[in-house]
Amino acid sequence: MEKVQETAEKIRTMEIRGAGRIAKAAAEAIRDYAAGLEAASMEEFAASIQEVSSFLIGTRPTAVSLPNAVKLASRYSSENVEEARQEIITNANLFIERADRALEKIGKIGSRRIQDGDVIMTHCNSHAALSIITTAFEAGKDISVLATESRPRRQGLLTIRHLNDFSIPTTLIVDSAVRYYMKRVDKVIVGADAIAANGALVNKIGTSQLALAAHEARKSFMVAAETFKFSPNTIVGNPIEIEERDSDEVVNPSVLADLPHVRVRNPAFDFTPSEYIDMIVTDIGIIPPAMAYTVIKEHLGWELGEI
Ligand SMILES: O=P(O)(O)OC[C@H]1O[C@H](OP(=O)(O)O)[C@H](O)[C@@H]1O
Repeated sequence: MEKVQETAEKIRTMEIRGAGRIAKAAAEAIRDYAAGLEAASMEEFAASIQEVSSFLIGTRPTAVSLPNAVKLASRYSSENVEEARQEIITNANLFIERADRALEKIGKIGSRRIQDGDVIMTHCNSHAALSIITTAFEAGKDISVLATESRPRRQGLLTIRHLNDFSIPTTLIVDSAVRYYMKRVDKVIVGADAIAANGALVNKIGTSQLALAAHEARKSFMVAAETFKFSPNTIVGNPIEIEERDSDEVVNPSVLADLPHVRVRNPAFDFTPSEYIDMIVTDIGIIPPAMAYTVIKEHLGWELGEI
């Protein structure tokens, strides 16, 4: 349980972050926990796995990749402790391999949409979006990137470092410069924390501003998302919860000490309606947002359970 707690803490504090990375870390935590779990009975085994699953899922509420990963990794059908343990180890490893392969596939598929000379705008730090950009560059396409700072956590700094490592010409801009620069952009590529059954995107706060500005300027808006970023719960009407993080991330508490009438809000994500999304690049191909329901039902193979 100690290792699970360590992983949970790293996810909570964002030492491990990015919807895909969170998912993989959770699958690894479940796998290692199951491998070392001492249980006298199947009931005990099931209760412990259930407890650890809920604990990990509770670390961050928005990225649906987290509950999807935990559910896929912790599946078992056997009523025997040893067999169930092996099933979990196998399923978790399968999930981790699938997640790695998905990033590669998204990179390959999405890079075919990138043309020589393209100026690409990206937001925050998405490994899926970066997979498309770096794959296109490595294929010899002459591209450049405009990367937003992504306040308050400034994950844009991770993005510019990554792009610099690939020698991709990159310009860092503040979030409020997005519309100002949009006329120079050919394509916007962002990642996803969750995609709802109606094709709406949930991603880092500010994403919807990029989408609006791209729509206004008639620029293409692409989302890079593994199929495990689609939200089964939204089919049965459950909304996606937007995580609100500590105000300390926005402003030093000392600034607020003598401002009793001021409060700070810090939502970590926002919604981009499907009509602003041109395509979603997934590991099973490029789809329009209207196909989100089909991905959840047919590809993710999700049971609807109790309605
Ligand atoms: O899975 P990948 O593509 O890496 O990232 C997907 C999304 O996860 C991140 O959330 P956070 O920084 O963990 O809050 C960003 O919103 C990013 O676009």
